[in-house]
Amino acid sequence: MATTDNIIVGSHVWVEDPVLAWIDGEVLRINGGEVRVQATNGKTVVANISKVFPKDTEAPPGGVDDMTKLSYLHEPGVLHNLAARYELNEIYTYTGNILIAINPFQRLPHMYDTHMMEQYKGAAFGELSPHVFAVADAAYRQMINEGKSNSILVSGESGAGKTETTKMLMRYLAYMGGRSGVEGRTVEQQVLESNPVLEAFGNAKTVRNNNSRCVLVHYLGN
Ligand SMILES: Nc1ncnc2c1ncn2[C@@H]1O[C@H](COP(=O)(O)OP(=O)(O)OP(=O)(O)O)[C@@H](O)[C@H]1O
Repeated sequence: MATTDNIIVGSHVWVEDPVLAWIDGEVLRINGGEVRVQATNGKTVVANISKVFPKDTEAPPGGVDDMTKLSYLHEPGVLHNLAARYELNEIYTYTGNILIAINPFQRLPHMYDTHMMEQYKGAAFGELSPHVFAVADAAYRQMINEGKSNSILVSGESGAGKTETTKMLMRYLAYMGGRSGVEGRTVEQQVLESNPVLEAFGNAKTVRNNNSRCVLVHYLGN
């Protein structure tokens, strides 16, 4: 819902656009429930005030790494922040302790190498840039500290990147769990090779779809 109280003539706002989803602009006039907006792309748009959202003019151009830092947590604010980060190849963003991943549609090997895993090992959650390894590390640490099994839910539309994300979670957990090899293969390799079997049986149903992934972090005692 838009906070209509914040919208006055001269306000910087977001307004819906049939092609770009949201465009930003400045309020020229308010007439009853209708707002006329001069968009920065040159268009003049008239919209119902309930569909016009205030824009945070002080947000950093590169976005924020945790959406709880945004002044307005509405749809255009969230999408704009994710888009600004994606432009800079920052595919991960937190919303509190939830990680949002945007599919990069390109290989980013430097993001997932051993050096990166070492960086996130034991680092306090939120201390480093948002990353899937930070989530895996938090789940792993909690399992060790509380002596209880844990789980990580990976949810999203088809093609969003659930399988890739789950693979990275498993890679990190296998890396943390031990490196002793059997028949020349490391635990990490063996766990990743089991992924197709887990995919066949391990998908989790959520209210969003039937095809979420759940990574279980089992506590097997000391
Ligand atoms: N983190 C990533 N790094 C590089 N490529 C990625 C990443 N995430 C997704 N992709 C690319 O997007 C494609 C689709 O992702 P993925 O198979 O993980 O989607 P999915 O959510 O599991 O889809 P479905 O629900 O249909 O199985 C991958 O094959 C890969 O090319």
